[in-house]
Parts: sequence; structure tokens; C-alpha cells
Amino acid sequence: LPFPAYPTLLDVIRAALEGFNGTAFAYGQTSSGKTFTMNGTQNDPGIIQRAVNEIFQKIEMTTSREFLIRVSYMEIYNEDINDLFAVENQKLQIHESLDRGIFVAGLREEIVNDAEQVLELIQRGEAKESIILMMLFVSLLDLNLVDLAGWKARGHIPYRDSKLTRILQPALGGNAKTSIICTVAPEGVHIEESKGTLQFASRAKRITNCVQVNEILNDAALLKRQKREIEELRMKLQGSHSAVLEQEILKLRNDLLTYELEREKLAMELEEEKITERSREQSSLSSRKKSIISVILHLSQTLMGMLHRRKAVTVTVARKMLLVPLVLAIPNAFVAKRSQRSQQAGDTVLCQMPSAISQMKIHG
Ligand SMILES: Nc1ncnc2c1ncn2[C@@H]1O[C@H](COP(=O)(O)OP(=O)(O)OP(=O)(O)O)[C@@H](O)[C@H]1O
Repeated sequence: LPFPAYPTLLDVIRAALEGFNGTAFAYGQTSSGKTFTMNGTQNDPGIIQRAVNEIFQKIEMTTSREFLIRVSYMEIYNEDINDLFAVENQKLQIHESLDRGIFVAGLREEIVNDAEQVLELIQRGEAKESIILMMLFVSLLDLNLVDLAGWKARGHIPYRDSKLTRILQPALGGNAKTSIICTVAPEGVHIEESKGTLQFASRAKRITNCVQVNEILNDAALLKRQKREIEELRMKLQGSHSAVLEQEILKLRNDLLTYELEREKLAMELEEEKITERSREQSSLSSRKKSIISVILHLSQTLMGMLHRRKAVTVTVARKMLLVPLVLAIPNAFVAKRSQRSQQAGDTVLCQMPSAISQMKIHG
């Protein structure tokens, strides 16, 4: 069967391209086919894909004008507005300004060039209960494609005060062409809901909006619009420039850290080198000490032997008395040094040695 809502949808798209607000949404009880109508299947595309294809075909055929097309994709779930192009769920707020009218603050808008890009973006967005696909045609066109949440039997959805109603207010209320696709479940058990849906449909059909073109694009308006676009692009560019700078700073910081670590490593190596050098010096000093001490030992033994043999020592008794304890003290000091109990004892010995030796030489 041909897609039933197609003629109405074409009407909405044509209107949107001519500068009106365009909205298409499906309305009906739960499981009656609203999402199916919006998404369709691979062989039988739904409203979203058909609308996107249609828009780009029409734009391609229009040579007299240029279009800047932005797509945003959001979900209203439990009255929280989530940006489906954003990685994380955010609770976005609805704002209103003289310039932009009613809008969702912080909602990401992707600039697109062809239908494939739009469909790819939509595929990336996560489909949930209530999905709004909002296409903003900056120069001319505002088109909203809406998949409403269904209602359960005897349930009530407070559309009147909902965020959805507020967002769609410009599209539903006045300056808009709207296509409503009502879906009903054919089974007899759903007859009450189906009746309700049909009553809504016939009431909606009677609504007549008095529409006017959103914006007449004379040269001045076009210039103003383009200036704004340039400014926005410059801001984006600045954003990406600052991101590059941030990367550069991060890299420099990492380099600095690496240099610092390298410097510390070198300082440690230098310190180790110094310690090794010191211990090398100490060990050569101690071997020198050892050889001096062995000489002294040898001398003292010789002296002791001489004393023992009372040979050639022409010292007075008083001098002998002085010399002998000194010489006897040498081996004791050496033992003390070797056992490393007292560094001082070693030093004392070393200081005293030359005078003791010279005394021995003089008197020996
Ligand atoms: N015209 C159709 N042809 C074939 N299958 C359909 C058709 N319409 C709906 N369906 C199937 O019926 C089921 C319910 O449809 P769908 O999810 O679109 O309902 P819904 O109205 O969006 O429900 P809800 O309100 O819970 O979101 C799905 O499995 C869908 O594939």
C-alpha cells in the first residue's frame, strides 16, 4: 500500500520550505503503530526518512537560494529533556527569547549537508518513549517530526502542561502547518481507545491556523543572518583553537615532567657516583693506613727487639720511660682501628705516628 500519510507530509514539507513552521506527529494509543509510522522499516521507510529525503531533493532542485540545515534530536522522558546527540543525559531547560521564541537551551544542533548525514545522526541517537526530531532550517524552514508517547488504557497523559506542548507551542498554536497521523489498533478490544483517537482526529481537523511566512528574506535580513552565522562559526573555530592550545599545553606539561624525572635520575646517578668515589678513596686510604701501620708494627717490633737486647739505645731513662709506652700503644691502637670500634683511636694513632717514628729514628 502507498504510505498513507505521505500526501499530508508532503504538504507540511512544502509549507516548511516556503517559510512556515512545519510539524508532523503520530497520535494514538500504545502499540497502535506511532513509532512504526515515524521510523518505518528498511523496505518501507517511515515519516522521518521520507521527510529528510524529500527536503534534500527539494533543496537540490532549488537553485535560487542557499540553505543552512541543522538537525537536533531530543527526547522528553518523565518531563526531562535529553539531547540525543550528547553522550550523557542532561536535563535541558526550555527558554524563551524575543529573538528565538521558545527553544531548548543547550540543545546540540549539527550542521548537515545531505540526507545520509541526517539519517546517520538519527541512528546514533537513542530512541526512547517520546522522541522529537527537530530540524531547524535556519534561513527558511522549521520542521519538527515528533513521535509521541502512547497512552495505556484509561491512562492520561498531561499534554496540556507538558514540556512537549510548550516546545511545540509555536508549531501547534499559530504559525504552522501540522500533519497529525492518528493510529488505531484494529482489534475489537481497543474500540474505546480507537473511538477516542478518531474523535481527537476530527476535532484536530477542524482547527485552522492563520499562517504567515516566518521571515521575508530581503538583502538586509540575509546579511544579518549571515553575519550571525559567521559569528557562530567563529565561536566554534575559537573553541576548537582553544582545544588545540589545551592539547599543546598538556604536551608541554608532559615534556616538562619527563625532563624533571630525567634530571632527578641524573642527580641520583651523580650522587651514587660520588658515594662510590668516596668509598673508593676510603678503601685506598685504609690500605695506605694499613701499610703505614704494618711499617710501624715492623719498626715497633724491631725497637722492642732492640730494647729487649738493650742495644744501641742512647736515651735517658726518662726518655725510655716516655717512648716505651708510646710504642706499646701502637699495636693496641691498630687493633682498635681494625675492629672499627673507634674512628678517633685510629686518627689519634695516625697523628701520633710520625712524631713517634721520628723520635724512634732520632733516638734509634
Ligand atoms: N502498519 C504496521 N505494519 C506492521 N507492523 C506494525 C504496524 N504498525 C505497528 N506495527 C508493529 O506493532 C508493534 C507496536 O507498534 P509501535 O511500537 O509503532 O507502537 P506505538 O504506538 O509507537 O507504541 P507506544 O505508544 O508504546 O510507543 C511493533 O512491533 C510494530 O512493528
